[in-house]
Amino acid sequence: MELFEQLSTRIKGQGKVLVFPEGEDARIQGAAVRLAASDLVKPILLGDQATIAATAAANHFDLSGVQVIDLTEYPQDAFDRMVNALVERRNGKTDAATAEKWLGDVNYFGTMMVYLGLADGLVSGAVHPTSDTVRPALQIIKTAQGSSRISGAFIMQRAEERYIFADAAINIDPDAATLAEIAIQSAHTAKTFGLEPQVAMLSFSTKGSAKAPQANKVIEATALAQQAAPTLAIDGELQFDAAFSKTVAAAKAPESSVAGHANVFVFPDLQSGNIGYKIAQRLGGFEAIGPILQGLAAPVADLSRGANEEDVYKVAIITAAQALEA
Ligand SMILES: CC(C)(COP(=O)(O)OP(=O)(O)OC[C@H]1O[C@@H](n2cnc3c(N)ncnc32)[C@H](O)[C@@H]1OP(=O)(O)O)[C@@H](O)C(=O)NCCC(=O)NCCS
Ligand SMILES: CC(=O)OP(=O)(O)O
Repeated sequence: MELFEQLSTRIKGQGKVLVFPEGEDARIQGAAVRLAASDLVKPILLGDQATIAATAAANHFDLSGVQVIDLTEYPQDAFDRMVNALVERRNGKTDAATAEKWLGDVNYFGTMMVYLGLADGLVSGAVHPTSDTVRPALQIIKTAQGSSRISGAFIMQRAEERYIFADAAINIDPDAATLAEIAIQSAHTAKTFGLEPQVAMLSFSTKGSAKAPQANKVIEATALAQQAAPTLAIDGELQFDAAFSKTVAAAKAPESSVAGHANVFVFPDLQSGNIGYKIAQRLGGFEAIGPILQGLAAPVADLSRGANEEDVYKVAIITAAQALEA
């Protein structure tokens, strides 16, 4: 069975509630209507009631199975409770005035809904940049037990091929320890989505072919990841061709157990990760599903602003599946 059929079967009828802060957007509405109609998710759209209704009418969407929350009409006592809960959660870092201001923003409001258990997960980022989507989750939901950082992975799919690319979304210049954590998180993500992980720690160097601090960081990260997760197949440093192609692996890294058949690609920094996934998507014809945020205590998905309705639909299915596992 294809990945999304499997995930859809898993979440169907489970009543997982997802909040979509960008409820005024037609791509979000189209996906929400489909998710509700097929009983995969109970969607909540945030936004201005009139704008949401106008967008739905213009696109002939029937929003009858979808809950809409207009922040300006949210009951004052419930809003005040949310402000207090946010101040308490921030533990001295955020005062009531700031919390009140934050909660006027749909991403903060939606994130608090997840934190308070009013929703099981959040899907945003079709309109907002990653920083605005993710920051509330970092500040409020925070990392899961056992994780010190979050990171962002993509499932890259083309026909029967499926790979994980990470970190393509969050950590701008990770140090070796962070890179090791990203590798382990990505291996777990691969398992969740049906892959037996073979993790390649990518570089411009293969097994010492280049000498540079950037390559040394990847060598150190590989050692740390192998130490922390000795049962996982993780190797580096590898160039992409050595990680991917059996022929090149035989020439460049004949001793490596991962080279030549890697399916989880860990990029050394965000420049390479974000550029790399977009090249595979736009030139290579891969569908890029994500970024899936790894290491958060509750599921939050940050879409690309280039996402279409189908991307929103699929990312929501993944987020609901993560919520089911949580
Ligand atoms: C993710 C990102 C927004 C966080 O940046 P930031 O808000 O400036 O981060 P700050 O250092 O101010 O930290 C804010 C909070 O998030 C936490 N945080 C930041 N990065 C984190 C990470 N990777 N994992 C876990 N927590 C993190 C901090 O600990 C802090 O928590 P606190 O307020 O409770 O103390 C930033 O790293 C970023 O912009 N990354 C690139 C995103 C991007 O543009 N990607 C490309 C498109 S997908
Ligand atoms: C993941 C990503 O690159 O997001 P955006 O395209 O919105 O910057």
